[in-house]
Amino acid sequence: MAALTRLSKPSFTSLSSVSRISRCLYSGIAPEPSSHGASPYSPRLGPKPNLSVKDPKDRNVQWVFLGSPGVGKGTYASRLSNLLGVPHIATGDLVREELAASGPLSKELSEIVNQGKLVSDEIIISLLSKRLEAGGAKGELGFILDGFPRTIRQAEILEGVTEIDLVLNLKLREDVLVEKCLGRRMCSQCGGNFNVASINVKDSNGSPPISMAPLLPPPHCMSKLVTRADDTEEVVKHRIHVYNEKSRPVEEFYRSRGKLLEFDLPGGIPESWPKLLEVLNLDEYKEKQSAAA
Ligand SMILES: Nc1ncnc2c1ncn2[C@@H]1O[C@H](COP(=O)(O)OP(=O)(O)O)[C@@H](O)[C@H]1O
Repeated sequence: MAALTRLSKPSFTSLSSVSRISRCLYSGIAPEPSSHGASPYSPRLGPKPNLSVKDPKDRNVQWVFLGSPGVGKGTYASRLSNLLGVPHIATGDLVREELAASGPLSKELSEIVNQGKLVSDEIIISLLSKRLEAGGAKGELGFILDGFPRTIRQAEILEGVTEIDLVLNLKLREDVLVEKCLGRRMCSQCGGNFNVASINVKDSNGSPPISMAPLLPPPHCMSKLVTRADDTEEVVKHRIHVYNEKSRPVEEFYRSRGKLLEFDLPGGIPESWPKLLEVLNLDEYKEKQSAAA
């Protein structure tokens, strides 16, 4: 548990405090890049939020997942959220929920998302704030954020209001990312996520060969599978380009703060999940949990 203990250190701030990011954003004041190790709060953000510091025993993880579209952030963030008992909050899901609700933002959002562009920081922060506030009201502690922050500005705002313990950067070769996105399917009834792509690529340009078996749905989901509107080849390639341009710098933001843990996926879930638990020092945690069950 060494890594987990190391990562679970001080200054926990409550989930609801994160929702103050909207106030910071709407105040129109860009947070100063904070000096590493110093208090992440910048006086330029206005009055310091009244952050409630939790007793370490009440503390739960505050992790961020980074990685290109199709890398598997959702899959592994969701598994870890079940294992650790923290909410998995994917901003892409919040955007899709907003789209499905056909509210006032839907038309604007669908145009942006279907072109593979990023939603504005204002909209994404507002959706995330609402989600965090609702979770805070239910007593949620900790989080695994997936798909946020995606820009340096989002990272600075998050850093201005709460402490992130660990940023997990999932990595996979680009040709595989495209294939994986094109193979993604969701069951329109149960919401389960699957992948029909069977990946088997040789080594090329220094990248090792990689195989990933499809993650097929059970027979009763087969006829209800849908594909995301933004998972077409053209849009996926554009999303990867946008990731490289806007989100890649976020990796360096956290690397320079000593929070980035790089993880090269060695294959599909059966190969990658145990290795991921091992690098997170969670293999023991998983064994204890299954023994108690
Ligand atoms: N943090 C964010 N900032 C801006 N736009 C976002 C953010 N998170 C999600 N989105 C929007 O939602 C879309 C889907 O996000 P997501 O499900 O995370 O997809 P991906 O497979 O590209 O990682 C993105 O292409 C973008 O338009």
